[in-house]
Amino acid sequence: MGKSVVIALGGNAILQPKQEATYTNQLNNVISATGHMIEIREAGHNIVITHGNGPQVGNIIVQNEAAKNVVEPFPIDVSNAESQGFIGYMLEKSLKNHIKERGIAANVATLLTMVEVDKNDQAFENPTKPIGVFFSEEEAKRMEADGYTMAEDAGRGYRRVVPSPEPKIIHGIEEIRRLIDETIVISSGGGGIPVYQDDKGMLHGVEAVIDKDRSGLKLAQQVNADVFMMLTDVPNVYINFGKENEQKLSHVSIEEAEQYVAEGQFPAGSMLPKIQAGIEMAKAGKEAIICSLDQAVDALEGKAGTRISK
Ligand SMILES: Nc1ncnc2c1ncn2[C@@H]1O[C@H](COP(=O)(O)OP(=O)(O)O)[C@@H](O)[C@H]1O
Ligand SMILES: NC(=O)OP(=O)(O)O
Repeated sequence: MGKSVVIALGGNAILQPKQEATYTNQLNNVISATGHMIEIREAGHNIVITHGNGPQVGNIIVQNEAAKNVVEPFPIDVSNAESQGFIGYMLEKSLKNHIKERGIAANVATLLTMVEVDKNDQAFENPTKPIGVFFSEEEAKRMEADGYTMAEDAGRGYRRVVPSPEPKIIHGIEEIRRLIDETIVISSGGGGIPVYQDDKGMLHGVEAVIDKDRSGLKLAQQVNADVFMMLTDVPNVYINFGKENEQKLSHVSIEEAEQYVAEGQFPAGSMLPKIQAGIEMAKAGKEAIICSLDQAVDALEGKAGTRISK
């Protein structure tokens, strides 16, 4: 009997920081990533897929702003929905093509997913989620003067940051649970379209980008996954990342992970939410894996990546 695996594909794995933001580059990365996901499925594991959207939602916002004299820009919740649509389309199309080529039996369904947040979440006062492309310090200063909130992102340059509230409720979770034995479900993309419920139970969109590692953890918990696998653009988690004494981590216990978090080894908005999600999985007796998309199969077999477990 295989494992039940929730796979989160990072937005920075779909569009790597050094790549030009073309559709073709993103599609090629998705074709490659989905090939590895299908190998995991062929090895007998049950997979549920989610994905990030940081670079993509940022670029949609830039497109909106560039055309603002012609079409009024849409709010960020709508840009999240657009990114879920186009990334879900790339994933579903690529998965179906791999399935056809390999002659295996599997269905795929992409669900547009709203995720509820608390409209009074402190995150609205303190934007931390990096989106879009990277800028130099000088460019970031100019953008700050134009009213944008900018932050340094893990030594890679400066990016725009937006609020990232905690995911509370995944809409459609019952339907996801019903589908996953038969179908590869793609859900909660970009952390989910952020909405809140008012006093009368009415849903409204909010201007935020939910962290997909936090939503992915919730998804993994709610479908009772054995493994939460976060595919990103680095092969491992490191301590002293980017420094001369950088050290690769292969297995991390709960205690070690908590110690590294306390030391400030992981920045908010990139590696910290992955590690925090990993700690939660490990505390529930499950495991989390952080690795690059081309090493997903090896990582599941314990031969690559960073594993967090008891
Ligand atoms: N300690 C660390 N070990 C590995 N990567 C780290 C660490 N700290 C920060 N990072 C950064 O985290 C990035 C992955 O997080 P993120 O950009 O949010 O990816 P994704 O969009 O794929 O989820 C890496 O590209 C790396 O630059
Ligand atoms: N929404 C989100 O967390 O996207 P990334 O994984 O691309 O940062």
